[in-house]
Amino acid sequence: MTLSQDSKIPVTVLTGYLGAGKTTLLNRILSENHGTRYAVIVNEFGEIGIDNDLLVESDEEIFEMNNGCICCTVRGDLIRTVENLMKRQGSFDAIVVETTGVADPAPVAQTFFMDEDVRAKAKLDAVVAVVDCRHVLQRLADTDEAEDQIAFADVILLNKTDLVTADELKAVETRIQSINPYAKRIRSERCAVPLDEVLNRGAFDLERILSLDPHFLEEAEHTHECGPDCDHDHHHHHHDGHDHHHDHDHDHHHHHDHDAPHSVKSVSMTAGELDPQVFFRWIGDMTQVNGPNILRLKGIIAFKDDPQRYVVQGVHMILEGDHQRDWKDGEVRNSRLVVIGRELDFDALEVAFKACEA
Ligand SMILES: Nc1nc2c(ncn2[C@@H]2O[C@H](COP(=O)(O)OP(=O)(O)OP(=O)(O)O)[C@@H](O)[C@H]2O)c(=O)[nH]1
Repeated sequence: MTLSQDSKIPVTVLTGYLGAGKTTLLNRILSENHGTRYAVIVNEFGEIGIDNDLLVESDEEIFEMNNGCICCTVRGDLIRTVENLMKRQGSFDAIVVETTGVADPAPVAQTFFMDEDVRAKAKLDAVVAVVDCRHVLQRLADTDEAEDQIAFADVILLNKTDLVTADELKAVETRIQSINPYAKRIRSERCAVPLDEVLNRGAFDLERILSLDPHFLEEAEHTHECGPDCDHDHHHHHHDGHDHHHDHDHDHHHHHDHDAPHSVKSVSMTAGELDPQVFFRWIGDMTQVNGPNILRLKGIIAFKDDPQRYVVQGVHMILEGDHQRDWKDGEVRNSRLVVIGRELDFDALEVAFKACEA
């Protein structure tokens, strides 16, 4: 892959609703032999940090930001992370920022225009949205973020084509085209696409974004960093719900209203070593019953007497699991599970998860 002559570091912002396939794409970027060294910035939703553990081990550098909601807290963090990266110029050629699945990509993209120091050294190359073809129409019906992500994208990966029929795929394509006719659309299964169709595209189209959001370049209110003691005009994000308001919303296209009935909550659970039979029965039944309300589930499980870590993942009723790698010497053999969803009885989930202990 050839990098642009421009000395600014290209930045790819990876978006996509929960479980669409962002990590799958990142793992391709990290493991394929393309001659470009990527620094990867991942944003975690669950507070016990599973995402980083699901990335392949590689020589690339991975920076984790654990602050939940990108809308309020991440900007300052992202600026600092990028600035720190820039001090080590020469050790990588490009940056990929993975955004958390429920975030509006606008504030992340804005970082690369609003902050002088960042703007001097890095340039936004493209916003890439990964779409779960199986669930996207449902997501568009019940959330604003899914639409924002698609509207904002320069490249859209229509992923999970294996889970839909040809007619369903057509319907998805038509809907996505109606939201964003400008983006390049690529169909994929497990994000298997030639990476040079996704990376280093020089595709970010500021004119188009300004037509979507005339205030994209002027939102001074967004440049602040909201800490825990933030006294600005919106509530701080508590990890237990997306219930903050953006009162500075004026006629900003990306309207936020994370309040009920759509409020997304997450729970991060830990337990000791589990009994595989009990666990598989529970998780199978639980996802059958709660599937419609489970946006995302991820876990790293220690089964009793099993030398390998087991990774379990779900989106609604679709559940996948596999051994990942051996537990390392000295690694704590515990089980972690993050569930993100709506209207779930999180206390009952925690009790049931604990009850799977061997
Ligand atoms: N059947 C099928 N499953 C896929 C495909 N792509 C990804 N998956 C699975 O979908 C689940 C979610 O994929 P991830 O790459 O972790 O999704 P993500 O967007 O990073 O998820 P979050 O970071 O939680 O938002 C995993 O179990 C993947 O193995 C695909 O094309 N087909």
